Amino acid sequence: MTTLSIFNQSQPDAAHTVTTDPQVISDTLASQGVRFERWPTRELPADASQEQILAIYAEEVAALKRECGFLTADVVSLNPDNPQKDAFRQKFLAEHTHSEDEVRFFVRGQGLFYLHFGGQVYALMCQKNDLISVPNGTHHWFDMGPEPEFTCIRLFTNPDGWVASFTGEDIAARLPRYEALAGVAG
Ligand SMILES: CSCCC(=O)/C(O)=C/O
Ligand SMILES: [Fe+2]
Ligand code: NI
Repeated sequence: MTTLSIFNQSQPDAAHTVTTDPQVISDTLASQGVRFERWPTRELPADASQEQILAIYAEEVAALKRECGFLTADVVSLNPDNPQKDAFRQKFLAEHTHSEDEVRFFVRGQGLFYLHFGGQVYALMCQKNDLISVPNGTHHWFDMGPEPEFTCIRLFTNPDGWVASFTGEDIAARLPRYEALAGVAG
């Protein structure tokens, strides 16, 4: 179940608010300029390539490009048997920003986004069907967990794709990781 846990950055051990209500999640995040929506998904072949996935979701990708000005899209897909899963997990674990809006559409599995602003950290355990935006310049990080299982479509205005600027803050190390919050999400 999609779950939003909100932490005060000065008390990072325990969330002060937890909700699984999609409308509350959407309203809470919208008040911070973050888009959260639930979009329909389709069946994917187990061994679908990036090209096949982008073809299956061509309509959605085209709509997001039209609406938001994105130029390119790619797919990140991880399974627990990936020999590089630890390196992939590490890649997104430190707080960073992008100089463009980050839009991610989960078409399989789950993953945990942390958004950091206003002295709070919003930890959103995203599930299949979830579309989330992380506005340009927002401090954030992502935890796919030790046994990653997800497929996510990513949209970019930067033709180079994923480019991150790391903040150097240690906030990500002070928040509970995926293992702790996956239990909360159920
Ligand atoms: C969920 S897709 C991989 C993570 C990613 O692209 C990103 O920018 C995380 O902050
Ligand atoms: Fe990011
Ligand atoms: Ni920060």
